[in-house]
Amino acid sequence: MSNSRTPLMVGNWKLNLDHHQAIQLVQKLAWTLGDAKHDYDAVEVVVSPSFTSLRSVQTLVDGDKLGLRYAAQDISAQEKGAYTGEVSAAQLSALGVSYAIIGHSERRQYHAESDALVNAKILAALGADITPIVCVGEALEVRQASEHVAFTLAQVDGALAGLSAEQVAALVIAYEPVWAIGTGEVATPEDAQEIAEAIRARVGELVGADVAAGLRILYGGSVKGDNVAQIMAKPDVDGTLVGGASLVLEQFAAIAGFDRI
Ligand SMILES: O=C(CO)COP(=O)(O)O
Repeated sequence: MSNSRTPLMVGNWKLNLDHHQAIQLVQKLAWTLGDAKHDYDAVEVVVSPSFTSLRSVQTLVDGDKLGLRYAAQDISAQEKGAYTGEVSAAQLSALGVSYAIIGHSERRQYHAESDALVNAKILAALGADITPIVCVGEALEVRQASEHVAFTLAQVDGALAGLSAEQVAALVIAYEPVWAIGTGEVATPEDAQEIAEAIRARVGELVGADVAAGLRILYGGSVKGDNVAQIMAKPDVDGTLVGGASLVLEQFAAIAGFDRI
């Protein structure tokens, strides 16, 4: 990691844990990382619980002055009004949310989220000073057809359409190949690097080399304590977006402390 991009480790808890369990996991994670003398400025650590747990996590993080941050798993593109079930950027901001995961492949797949909607959600998050974690990545058929780079870059183009350099500088991109999510099939570090490098180059074309050089690009898909270091060793990979292993204390603590392994 010969760059100034602070590594970012994000635990996406998906549809798991109620707010009691969320409090427990955050407490234990904070204790474990505290024992390991984790430097949160050196490696940022973020958990992303369900909406129903965010208030509890906020109370804990604020009350105990914890170094970890928390993210929403989604955000509404709408500001307010008759949008039943939606949660707005302003509401999340009021809960001290630092990041929002946007355009996760599960939302694209099960909720038909388009690049245009992802783009609108990014703008909503940025408007409330919430950092978007914009997810892109190809399905297995696309990779098998060797179209993974073009496919993923088209998602980047769609997500970032119309954004200024300043706006792009304020977000994070996560490359999550769909075939590696929850399958135990981790992309090789070379696969992750190939796409991360291509994303950085495309962002450079879109908004300039300076913004591209500072952009944090995460890899997600079956990241565990025992493969994180190899992935993080790649020059264009600046962090990980972790599903299953983020629910297991020892695993996520090891991922957060990848540089101590
Ligand atoms: O989708 C993911 C994180 O957003 C990855 O999930 P897994 O780590 O369970 O493969």
